[in-house]
Amino acid sequence: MHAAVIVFPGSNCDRDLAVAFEHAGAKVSMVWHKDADLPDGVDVVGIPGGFSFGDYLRCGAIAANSPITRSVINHVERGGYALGICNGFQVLTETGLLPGALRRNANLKFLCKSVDLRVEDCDTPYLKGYEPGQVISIPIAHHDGNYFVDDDKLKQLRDEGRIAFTYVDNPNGSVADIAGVVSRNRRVLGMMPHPERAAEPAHGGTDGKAMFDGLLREMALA
Ligand SMILES: NC(=O)CC[C@H](N)C(=O)O
Repeated sequence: MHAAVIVFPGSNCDRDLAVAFEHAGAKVSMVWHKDADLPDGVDVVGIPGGFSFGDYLRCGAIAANSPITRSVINHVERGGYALGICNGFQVLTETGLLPGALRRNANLKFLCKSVDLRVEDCDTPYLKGYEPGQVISIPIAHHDGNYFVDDDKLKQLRDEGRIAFTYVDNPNGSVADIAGVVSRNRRVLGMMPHPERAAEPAHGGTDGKAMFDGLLREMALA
């Protein structure tokens, strides 16, 4: 399995994400945002957390127009996998690959702490390492994590079973406590919490590891 991790100016979780993929068994290529093409044979694209382009305009809005983003969209349209974490989730909503938008946290503060997430009953390769209803502890670190979708889109996400994670105790005002959603074909996941920061004992928690292990296993079987 081959993972590509995209690096934007201001990415700061790119290497953490690469290590999480590597520990799950993937070969990883780091790809600078100005490259036009993904390396040949990429199975999954990781869009990491951080503050791409200083979060100017809106978080993820400038990154969504980087040269590499066209290739990421093509990869997804061909049925490829993509995982966007935090700033990566913001980029995915800005490209339109995932619905909704991430707004300023309800309390207007930057939040940096571990939170409990409920794994929803969502059929996606990203969640095969968990049980539906399982509660896991994963760190958040964002100022724009307040997920918004309108009522029609929320109903659609619910009807299609596309809510992957919810907050047990909503920290940021997200609609319906949503912490992560998947695309219609279930192969694109965007989430604000950082599973790559809870993937080995030295991190102080390992609840994120099952996501990478489960994903790589499922991709190998697909
Ligand atoms: N950790 C991150 O990716 C931060 C995301 C984003 N720039 C925010 O603060 O909302």
